[in-house]
Amino acid sequence: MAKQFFITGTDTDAGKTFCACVLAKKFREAGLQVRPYKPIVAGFENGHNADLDSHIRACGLPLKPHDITTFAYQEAIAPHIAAEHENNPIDFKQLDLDLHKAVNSGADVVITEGAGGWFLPVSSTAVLPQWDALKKMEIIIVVGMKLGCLNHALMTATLLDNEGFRVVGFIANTTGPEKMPFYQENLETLKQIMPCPFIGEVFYNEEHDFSKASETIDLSVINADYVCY
Ligand SMILES: Nc1ncnc2c1ncn2[C@@H]1O[C@H](COP(=O)(O)OP(=O)(O)OP(=O)(O)O)[C@@H](O)[C@H]1O
Ligand SMILES: C[C@H](N)[C@H](N)CCCCCC(=O)O
Ligand SMILES: [Mg+2]
Repeated sequence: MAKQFFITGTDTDAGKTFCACVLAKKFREAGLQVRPYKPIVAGFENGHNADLDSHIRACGLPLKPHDITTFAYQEAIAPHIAAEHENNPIDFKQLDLDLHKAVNSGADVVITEGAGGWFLPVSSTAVLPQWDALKKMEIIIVVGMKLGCLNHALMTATLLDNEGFRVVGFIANTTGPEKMPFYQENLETLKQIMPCPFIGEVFYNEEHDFSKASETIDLSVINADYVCY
């Protein structure tokens, strides 16, 4: 059975997909097969969604976009609103079925990516963290390095800790060509205040190509089981 990671972030556009793809590349370089899963996705252009396309490229498996998602909405808006527009309500049981397929697909690692930040509404009364499956996943927080990220990162990590989720670390990701002012000081602050280990940095790649991005990700921080063999 695959080891399961869940990628959350400090916000939408923090770089969850980009960093998940960088992680997939690192796992594959270590000889592991990676299966991506994006349970809920919103925003298609000409039949394509960038997150799904990136995940498929990163894992190198012959998968189609709809093999790796369950609730796919056309409009790039909050998914629960799209769900209402498109009359296709999000249902955790459906997520369980598709996650189960991914976990039992023969892959060593399943990387599930959330949408938006941690508290993604999935209806007017529920949020994604109420999906029980998340309790079995090792959670990685992608911090989009910009002014305001300290609060968002600390809120996310503290909340998850308090709710009994297994946060295994955070990644510091730079999404734009300019590093935030006082980047190094902010990173040091994160290392000091976050209640979880630092996995590494992902730097901005001007081609927006995760396969060429430079990074300092240390898989041994999150991957202790696998380092053994
Ligand atoms: N390190 C990076 N270098 C270059 N581009 C990046 C980097 N990180 C993120 N980006 C770009 O920033 C945008 C947002 O990143 P990404 O799609 O990974 O965010 P996300 O957190 O997955 O958002 P969502 O909530 O929509 O899933 C994308 O265009 C992506 O290519
Ligand atoms: C469409 C977009 N790219 C994301 N996939 C969805 C972001 C949802 C954010 C919901 C919110 O917290 O306001
Ligand atoms: Mg994404």
